[in-house]
Amino acid sequence: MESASAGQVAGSGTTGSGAAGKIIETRNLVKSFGQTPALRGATLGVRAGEILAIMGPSGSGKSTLLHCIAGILTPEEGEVWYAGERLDTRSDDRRSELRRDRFGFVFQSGQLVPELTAEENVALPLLLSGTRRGPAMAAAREWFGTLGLDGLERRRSGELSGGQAQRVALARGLVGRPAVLFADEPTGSLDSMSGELVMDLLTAAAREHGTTVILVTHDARIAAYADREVIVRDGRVSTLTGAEA
Ligand SMILES: Nc1ncnc2c1ncn2[C@@H]1O[C@H](COP(=O)(O)OP(=O)(O)OP(=O)(O)O)[C@@H](O)[C@H]1O
Repeated sequence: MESASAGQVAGSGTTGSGAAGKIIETRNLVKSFGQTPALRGATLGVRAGEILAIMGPSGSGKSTLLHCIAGILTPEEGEVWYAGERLDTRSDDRRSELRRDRFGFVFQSGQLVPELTAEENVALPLLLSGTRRGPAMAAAREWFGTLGLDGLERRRSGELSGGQAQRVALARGLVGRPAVLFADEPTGSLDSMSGELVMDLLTAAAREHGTTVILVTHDARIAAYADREVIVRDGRVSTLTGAEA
């Protein structure tokens, strides 16, 4: 990997999910918040279709890394590549477009829009990317059976259990058939049984659709669902054996 440019490596995965190459590559990312360093040279490659768990102590830079990869934050130094395209130097508009069209997001609970029904919450990414209401709602409803949510389509988030709400959030993350699903502590507020159910559903859906998943978690039982784990410590990424990730 060291001898090839990030563009060449990332470019080998341009066809997206299922390709043998890396769909995502970060090189030496540096990012600070004021005086607080969050990333200090974070290098990571993710293969298309891989389910990757990012672990590490609190405050080590996991969420910052996830946000840099997803184009939500831009690093001060280093490079982010997605499917052969250098992302960190692209315009805000281009990064928003990728987030809307190619990426899905599932974050810790509490992120459903309370005024909307469960099915409207799931349809939201499609509505925002211009799909008409009818087809968007139909696509949203398909996920309810898959995720064991039948009958809850019209409920608002306040009328759902934590586990149900998190499955609705998962459906929302997957409804646009994203190439990459970013999940930051997706089971953070759930008891272990609900957390394992969400992970069973997440990994099954991702494998069925060839979705690449980047999952931040503190929980080793949740990380065990991934194909591979990396550790973030002091703003750098390593594997369990200490090698570069
Ligand atoms: N918006 C922000 N403003 C100021 N400091 C921030 C901000 N976001 C992160 N930091 C700091 O950057 C460092 C890395 O934070 P980050 O959230 O990436 O860590 P983390 O590993 O995801 O932590 P946790 O596991 O607790 O969620 C921490 O010192 C944190 O306090």
